[in-house]
Amino acid sequence: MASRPPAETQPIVSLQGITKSFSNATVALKNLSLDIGAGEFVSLLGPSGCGKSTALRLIAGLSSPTNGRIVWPGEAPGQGDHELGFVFQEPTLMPWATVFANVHLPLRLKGRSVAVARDEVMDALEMVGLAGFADSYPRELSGGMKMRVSIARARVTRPKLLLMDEPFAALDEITRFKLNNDILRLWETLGWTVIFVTHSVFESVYLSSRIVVMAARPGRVVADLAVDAPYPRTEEFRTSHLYSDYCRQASEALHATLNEEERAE
Ligand SMILES: Nc1ncnc2c1ncn2[C@@H]1O[C@H](COP(=O)(O)OP(=O)(O)OP(=O)(O)O)[C@@H](O)[C@H]1O
Repeated sequence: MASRPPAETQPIVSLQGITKSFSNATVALKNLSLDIGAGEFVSLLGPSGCGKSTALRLIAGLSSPTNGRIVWPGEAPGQGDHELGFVFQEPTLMPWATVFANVHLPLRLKGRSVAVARDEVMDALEMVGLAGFADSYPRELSGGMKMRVSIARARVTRPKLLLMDEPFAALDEITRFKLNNDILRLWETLGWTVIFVTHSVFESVYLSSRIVVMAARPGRVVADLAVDAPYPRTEEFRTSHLYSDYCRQASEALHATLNEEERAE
């Protein structure tokens, strides 16, 4: 497997020797070091329980490492105001509020009224193709549309870094492929950095510029694979030899971790 060369640019975030243990003695992550370069689309790929969500939660500041540190090199020390967006597996929309109000929420929490924020909210909805549904309620939308609202809500604060925790896992395959293309288009247009958690080898290869393969018990990185296939990626890429080559490489790395686990049991 090709190893990814060190990032040439300063990382947007650097995880340095991170260990995370829980009070029940589970070691969710052990000595994890990972630099995420600005503009990368990085997938964290691994079996259930390898600490993918824990890593995202630590980066988001929703939990603290037991050991090690998370550094944001582009920021002045102590600034602590790294703007990031988080998209979860469930769209987590407020059912009683319109699509507009759901997307407005992060700006409202920053004290921006509807009048001030209207253009930004509509812009975010436009980007996900839902400008015509601003006055609809979540119950009136399909699963894919709800997820697009969730992406618009993450986008509305214009974060540099987008964290996505298995966002498309609950969707049917056609919708999932469509959202894969939507998220790539947004990533390419907006210059985002994305960290994307998935169980799917196929999804990780289609989307990523880099795949970090993780193993469980304890959670750790076992392979770091650069996916040197050009963007924009299209359905043609899904059926190419290059795509199947990368799928095979990622799959082998993943299965090596599973075999190791079986031997340990
Ligand atoms: N709050 C917690 N308390 C105790 N153990 C936890 C807690 N959160 C996670 N864990 C454990 O830490 C390990 C890593 O969990 P995590 O959710 O990060 O894995 P994951 O790779 O995202 O799994 P999945 O793909 O199933 O979502 C698991 O063994 C999990 O049971």
